[in-house]
This record gives sequence, structure tokens and C-alpha cells, in this order.
Amino acid sequence: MNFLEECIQDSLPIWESCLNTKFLKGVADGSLPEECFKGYIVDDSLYLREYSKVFAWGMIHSRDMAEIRNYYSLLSFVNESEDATRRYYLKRYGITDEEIQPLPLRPENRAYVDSMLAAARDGEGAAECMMACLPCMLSYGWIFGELIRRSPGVENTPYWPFVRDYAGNRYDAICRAWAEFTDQACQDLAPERAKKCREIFRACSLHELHFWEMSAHPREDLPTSP
Ligand SMILES: Cc1ncc(C[n+]2csc(CCO)c2C)c(N)n1
Repeated sequence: MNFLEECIQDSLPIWESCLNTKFLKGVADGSLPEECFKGYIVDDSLYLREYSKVFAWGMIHSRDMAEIRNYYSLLSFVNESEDATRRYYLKRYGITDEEIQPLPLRPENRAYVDSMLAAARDGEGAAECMMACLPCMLSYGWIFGELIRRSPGVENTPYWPFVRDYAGNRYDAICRAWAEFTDQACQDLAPERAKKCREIFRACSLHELHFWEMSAHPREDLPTSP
């Protein structure tokens, strides 16, 4: 097992807990109240804005142009795939981006993005940056793959466009590319650095869990639908 595989194994029980949150159970059987999903989409839009800045720290610590190109391609994938689905739901709920941007991140969301940004800023390079941004990517692949396997009826819920994003071969292929870059970045880490990297990965998996728990509650500061 390589370094990243060990980190994933260590986080699997946390990802399983994510799958058992009220929010994801409600997504799986379609019973999740729309108000909760609206709150999730709003927080997630704010999350993705901050997540993009993690790559900025990655770039600042980059040692060659290939590394910079890698972050550039990660960022463009986030923009294309994540943001497109969010825009679809926001339009459906009649919420505009201008209304969202000034809103505060809820505390669990704030804590998560602050920890990713600090890990990437204070790290030595790509290893820390990728450890911070990979649990987000890989946990979604694992969680939604399992969710579809365990609850195939999710196809007939209003949440299918959201779930489907993480289920295809394209998403798998991108995850593999991100993992490959991370394997390179995490080769031959000094023991102290490896320990720090493991802690970053696990902490971010826990933040994912807290984000799902938070999302079972609706936000109370959203514009009301017309
Ligand atoms: C809290 C939270 N965690 C993870 C993701 C998933 N995600 C964010 S960026 C990215 C890579 C491009 O798709 C993925 C999979 C999310 N949206 N929100």
C-alpha cells in the first residue's frame, strides 16, 4: 500500500460515517427537505470559492512549471464540473450568485476552509497542499459510488443531477490523475513530514463529516423564493 492508499484506509470509517448522516440518507431516498439542500448548495458555493484559493498556495510553493500546470488543471476542473451543478440548482431555487457571495460561511464550513488554507500555506509544497484538497475529491467519489450502489433509487430523486456528477468514468479518471500527482508529491517524505501529511488528510476527512452534519440544518439567512 502506498502513502495515499494508507491515508484513504485510515479515513474510510469517517467516510462511512458521512454516508450515515441524516443529510446523505435523505439524498439517497429523496426525503431530504429542499430547504436543507438549498443551505448545502449555498455553503458549498462559498466553500468552492475558498477551496480554489488552496491551489493558489500550491502554486506559490511550486518549483516548476509542470506543478503550476497541474494546479491550473485542477482549478479548471473544479470550475467546470462543481460549479456547473451548483449553478443549475441555484437557478432552480431562484438564488443569484450576487446574493450568495456576501453571506458568511457557516462555522463548520469556515473551520474546514481555514484548515485547508493553513495546511497549504504553512506546508513545504505539493504534499501538504494535496493532502488538504484530496479528501474532498476522493471522499465524494467513494461516498457517491457507495450511495448509488446501496440506493439505486436515487436516480429518481431531485438530487440525481448532484449525485451523478461523482459517479461517471470521467470523475474516476480525474481522481486517478489527482492521486497520481499526489503519489509523486508524497514519495520519500521524511517521517516528521509524512506524519503531518497524514494528519492533514484525516483532519480534512473529519471536516467533511462535519460539513454533512451541518447541512442537515437549513440556513436561516437565505432569500425566500418568489
Ligand atoms: C464540502 C465539499 N466537499 C467536497 C466537495 C467535492 N468537490 C469539491 S471540489 C471537487 C473537485 C472538482 O469536482 C470536488 C469533488 C464539495 N463540493 N464540497
